[in-house]
Amino acid sequence: MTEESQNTALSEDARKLFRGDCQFMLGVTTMAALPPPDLPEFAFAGRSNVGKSSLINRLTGRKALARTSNTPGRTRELNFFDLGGRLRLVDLPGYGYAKASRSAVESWTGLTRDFLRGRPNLRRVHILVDSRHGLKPVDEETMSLLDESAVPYQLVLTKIDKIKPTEAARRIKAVGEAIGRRPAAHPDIIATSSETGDGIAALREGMTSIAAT
Ligand SMILES: Nc1nc2c(ncn2[C@@H]2O[C@H](COP(=O)(O)OP(=O)(O)OP(=O)(O)O)[C@@H](O)[C@H]2O)c(=O)[nH]1
Ligand SMILES: [Mg+2]
Repeated sequence: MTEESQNTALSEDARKLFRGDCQFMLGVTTMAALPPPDLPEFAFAGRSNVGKSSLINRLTGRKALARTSNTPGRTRELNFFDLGGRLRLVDLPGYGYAKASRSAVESWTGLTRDFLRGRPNLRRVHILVDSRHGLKPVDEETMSLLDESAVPYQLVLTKIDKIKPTEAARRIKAVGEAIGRRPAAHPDIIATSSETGDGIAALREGMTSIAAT
């Protein structure tokens, strides 16, 4: 599946929205600094280096809207991106990054958890998982937090270009089994590549249709 695979009214709307007016709004380090909860928000969570910022860039067709890096722990704030005044994307700091100082890690983790649990306009969290590595215990912890808070989430495999199709199919099956009994998990898993554009149209369409309701 390539990026612009379909031509339905929804895919057209989604493409226009994501490729249209899009700007970095602000980066926050405390709950008090969050923007007013006046637009639907879609967050991108996952371990450090999994490809959160790269996916946001690919979704919006911008090369460097969100800062990406080979060094894990690049994103240290909650970064908000406004799409046409219709919705916001939220790039979260990665979890499971050991090289930062402990207090820094705790404050990012605390802020991220508070945001994930208590943001009323958060419509869906995308939990990104590197398709080469699969689910890790920290991902399971995040899913449990969201299940307990009844915040809907969807699993997104990243860097699918790095593995063979047979391996990808196995990975999708394994993740599907792991989320089977989780109440807040969306049953569909999206396999993506920020390099090739695989899965990008499907992700855009999911957010666009939720934001419209
Ligand atoms: N081949 C390939 N590389 C990718 C893909 N997505 C991201 N990368 C690479 O993975 C590295 C990390 O990407 P980022 O987008 O910065 O990851 P992140 O999850 O935002 O990382 P933190 O902000 O540190 O948590 C970069 O070197 C990217 O170029 C992908 O789909 N395919
Ligand atoms: Mg990042």
